Amino acid sequence: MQPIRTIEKEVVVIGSGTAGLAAYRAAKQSTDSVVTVESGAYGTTCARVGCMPSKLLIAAAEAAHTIEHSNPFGVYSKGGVEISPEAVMDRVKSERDRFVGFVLEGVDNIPAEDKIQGRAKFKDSHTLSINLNEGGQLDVKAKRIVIATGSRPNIPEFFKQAKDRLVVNDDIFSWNTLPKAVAVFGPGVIGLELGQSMKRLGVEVHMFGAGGKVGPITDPVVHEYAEKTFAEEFYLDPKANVSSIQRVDDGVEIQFTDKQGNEQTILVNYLVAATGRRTNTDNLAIENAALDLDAFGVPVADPRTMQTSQSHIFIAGDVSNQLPLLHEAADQGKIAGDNAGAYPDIKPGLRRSPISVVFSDPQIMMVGSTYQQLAEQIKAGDVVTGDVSFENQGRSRVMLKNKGVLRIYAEKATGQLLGAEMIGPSAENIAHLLAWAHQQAMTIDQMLEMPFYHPVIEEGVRTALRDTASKITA
Ligand SMILES: Cc1cc2nc3c(=O)[nH]c(=O)nc-3n(C[C@H](O)[C@H](O)[C@H](O)COP(=O)(O)OP(=O)(O)OC[C@H]3O[C@@H](n4cnc5c(N)ncnc54)[C@H](O)[C@@H]3O)c2cc1C
Ligand SMILES: NC(=O)c1ccc[n+]([C@@H]2O[C@H](COP(=O)([O-])OP(=O)(O)OC[C@H]3O[C@@H](n4cnc5c(N)ncnc54)[C@H](O)[C@@H]3O)[C@@H](O)[C@H]2O)c1
Repeated sequence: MQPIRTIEKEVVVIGSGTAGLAAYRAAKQSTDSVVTVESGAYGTTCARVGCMPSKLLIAAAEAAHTIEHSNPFGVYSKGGVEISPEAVMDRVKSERDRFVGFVLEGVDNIPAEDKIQGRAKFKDSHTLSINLNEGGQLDVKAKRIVIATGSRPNIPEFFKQAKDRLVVNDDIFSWNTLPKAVAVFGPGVIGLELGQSMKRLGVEVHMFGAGGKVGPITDPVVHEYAEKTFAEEFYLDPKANVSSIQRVDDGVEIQFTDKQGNEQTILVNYLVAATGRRTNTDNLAIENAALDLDAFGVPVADPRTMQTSQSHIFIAGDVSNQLPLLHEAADQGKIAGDNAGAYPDIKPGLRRSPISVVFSDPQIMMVGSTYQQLAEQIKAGDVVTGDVSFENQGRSRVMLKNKGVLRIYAEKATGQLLGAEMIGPSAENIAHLLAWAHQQAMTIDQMLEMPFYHPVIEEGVRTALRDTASKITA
């Protein structure tokens, strides 16, 4: 047996996704001795199978939906809409490849000696053993380590009955066409975005949840609105009772009790699992790093510095299980990389106000503290809520986008904006307005001093702010 080659580095970054690449670049500012380890394909989850292809599919669905719903404006498309699933998937993939190309250009610019392609595992808290993709093994002794290994779909055992017809987001974005019918399990962020866009592109969609939740929403008023709205468009049971999943000749047969209590059997081409993601910590022999882990086996880390219980090990991105979003992965990667590079000179990095958007229609957004986080204070009257319905909001009605509700949370004693949840028009833009105000620690009165044009959807935000203000002074 050949002896295992060992190299020594100041910093090793495991994973070359968004967080890992940001960590690499940041650490390089302090030391030249940085190496990245990547076991899979370069290009990042976001560009290859995440944010970008999902938004491309949604864009195609929106185009179809707009044409199909133009009649109320007196604009008719004679003969209806013709959707070419092949052309839809062609654009999704070619534009996706363009985005991936930009990431790959960045990776190409990293010197070859800084890149190892292989799967890393901890041998001890300073040593990584790498199974090289080209074959063989390499040990890397590192003074500091950044774990940035991302996450992957979590698939319940039960779904495996669908055998080769069980798919996740990665598979959908490699399709050349669209199927006739799918069952989407998980009405969370991925399920809503992919399920609704497939529906609008002509796929029959049944969506099944467990536990009752729709999207990431925690506010009961917004939640009820969302459930009702999506259920008008496709079969949605957030608390489904599915008794059997079976791979049959033509696809997958699913038996369930519907919301009226009737037994139903459907035949679909694919079962789409969108039931959350699990961190890639289980493939790292993490126990050898002697880190403090939480109940999910994820290293506990300080969100300001991304430092774990081993002072020389940092973590960033989805694998940290803090906020599995793209901009957070980039921020956390920079913080972890800065600190791994400058170690032992550890500094807290920039943390921004929480913001998240679901690109469904209507869109969903959340900013700052959630309703759930504030529930006790709301109950005690220390936090007030103000709201607006978009059903009669001027600009929303003009555009026939008049569906939705916004709820704002503010501290009664100070009037400070604490958070908001919404389903409705232009939620992606309203989320930014509110998140910027939140990060500036603005009060509701200060926000009302800001300009509002006419007629715009933001006038609805003003209505909700006024409602909140009236409860602060009450
Ligand atoms: C369908 C979908 C849609 C999404 N849409 C959005 C959106 O619209 N907006 C948004 O903000 N977020 C979105 N996200 C979330 C976003 O994509 C992630 O938060 C982000 O990509 C995480 O980046 P990361 O660097 O942590 O992980 P990744 O980009 O997954 O990088 C981790 C890397 O580590 C590698 N790796 C794993 N284990 C090892 C090992 N042992 N050794 C070496 N390498 C290893 C992997 O191969 C991978 O390349 C979406 C996600 C999905 C799935
Ligand atoms: N627009 C965006 O920013 C965006 C888009 C997609 C994904 N993401 C990120 O990816 C993460 C993962 O997304 P996700 O949708 O997989 O997770 P999620 O946690 O948002 O949703 C998972 C859903 O699956 C349900 N579920 C769990 N077990 C189930 C079962 N056995 N049967 C049926 N339903 C079940 C849950 O109740 C939940 O509703 C998100 O939390 C988000 O951070 C973000």
